[in-house]
Amino acid sequence: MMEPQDNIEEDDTASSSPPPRSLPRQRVSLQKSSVCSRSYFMVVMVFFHVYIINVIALLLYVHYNNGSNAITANRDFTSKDNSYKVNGESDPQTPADSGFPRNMHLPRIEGIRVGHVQKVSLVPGKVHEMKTLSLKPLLFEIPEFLSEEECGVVVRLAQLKGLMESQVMVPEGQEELNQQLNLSPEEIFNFLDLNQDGQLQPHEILTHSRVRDGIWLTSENLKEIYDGLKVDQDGNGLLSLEEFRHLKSDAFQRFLLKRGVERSQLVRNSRHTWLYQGQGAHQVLQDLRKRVTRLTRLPSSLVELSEPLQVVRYEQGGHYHAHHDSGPVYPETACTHTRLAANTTSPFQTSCRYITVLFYLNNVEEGGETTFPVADNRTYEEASLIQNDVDLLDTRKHCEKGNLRVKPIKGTAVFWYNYLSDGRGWVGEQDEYSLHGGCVVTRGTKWVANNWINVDPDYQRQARYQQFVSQQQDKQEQEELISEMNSDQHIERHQDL
Ligand SMILES: O=C(O)CCC(=O)C(=O)O
Ligand SMILES: [Fe+2]
Repeated sequence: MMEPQDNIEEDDTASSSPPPRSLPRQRVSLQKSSVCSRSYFMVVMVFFHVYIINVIALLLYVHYNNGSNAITANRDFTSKDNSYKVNGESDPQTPADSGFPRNMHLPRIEGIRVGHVQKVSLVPGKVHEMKTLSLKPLLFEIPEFLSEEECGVVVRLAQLKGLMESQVMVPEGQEELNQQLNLSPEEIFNFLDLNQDGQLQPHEILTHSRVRDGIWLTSENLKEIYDGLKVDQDGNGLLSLEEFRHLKSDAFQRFLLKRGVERSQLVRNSRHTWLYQGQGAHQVLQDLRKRVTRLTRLPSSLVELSEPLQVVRYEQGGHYHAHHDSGPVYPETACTHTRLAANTTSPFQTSCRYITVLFYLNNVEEGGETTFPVADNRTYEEASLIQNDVDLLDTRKHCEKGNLRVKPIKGTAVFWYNYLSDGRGWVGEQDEYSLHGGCVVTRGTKWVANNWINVDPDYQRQARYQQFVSQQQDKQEQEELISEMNSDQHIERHQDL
């Protein structure tokens, strides 16, 4: 450290003092060159050592990384036959394998064009036909996906388990919630004013109230409320900030509750239950999940870690107004299924249902179609969905005005992607065109089941989640093994006695 400084000092004096005599000058220059070469040598040596250490560290890193990847590679997801291939035994010393290769790509089935039929092999000895129903969303129909008997088993299992109301009546305490959030009327107004034109159009109020309260307000209801609360003083059907200020945030809700809300006025009027499909479940349920894996060509680990089967029953008069099965994803949105493995808590949550597979479990006498109101529309404009005379989201009134309706036929499955691709083989933005609903059942009952495949649009979060689950499973397996060994010992000891 000192040597270069000495050199600098020498250089400085050299420039400011008279030229020295030759001998000392020679000595000085000799000294200078030896100092210089020694420091040069030291620097080179240090650099060389650091370089060697870096190279060794890099080699070790690559070696160990390849080592743990070896297991992953053994369970490589091959896009050719789109199934996991377990080629070898994993090394018991290596950390738990989540079955989640790096850079995994999600295969997406091509629709080609509406009406295109492709043959698919889902069960031994049978070929199914898969027809493209729309490209926006990417939607397919597969007749005879389930046999008559299988449909019967699923319905009976659901009945055995018991069904609950899909939607409970009006959640209360919105006023309290607003107080907690401490929002001013101006802030709430701005939040509701989607197009920011300084006025609240009926569709802005309706959309919000439907999502928040689960009550399916119609334009007529809204007029009735405005009159009842004397809120729209100029009678133009729009709410200004001034008019809005006179309202309490739960005024609509209170008005409706006083007047009474019927089941038919809810967003959803059905009952449902959940059926586990993993190991130990009824064989039909396990088979169904395997078939879904083959159909969607997704890695089995993704399908296995998704939600259980949801079985739904609509009575006569039942419906489900148009909705998206999964919401839009913003950077701060968390997925319900990977929440446990995520490092952060987020107030925004959605179920991240990449794919919906919907099964029809019976023939409905009349009504009960699944509607896709904007399928293959040229554009998607939320505001134009709710017009005064036609509300395309309303499956009790305007199902026949939607672009596409699927008739429920026992054993048929339909499936669609709720998200687009991100162009790199993973989940991208929400596909708004996947809007759909269950038309009112005008005669008879309707039984359907949903298999949702959950994928986190954040690849790393999905990978961490799978790693986390596989570690838990390993732990559980180890514990089971230990307890088995203990009981074996117990038996042996017993036998010894
Ligand atoms: O009943 C239908 O046809 C559609 C059901 C549905 O969209 C759902 O359960 O999310
Ligand atoms: Fe749905």
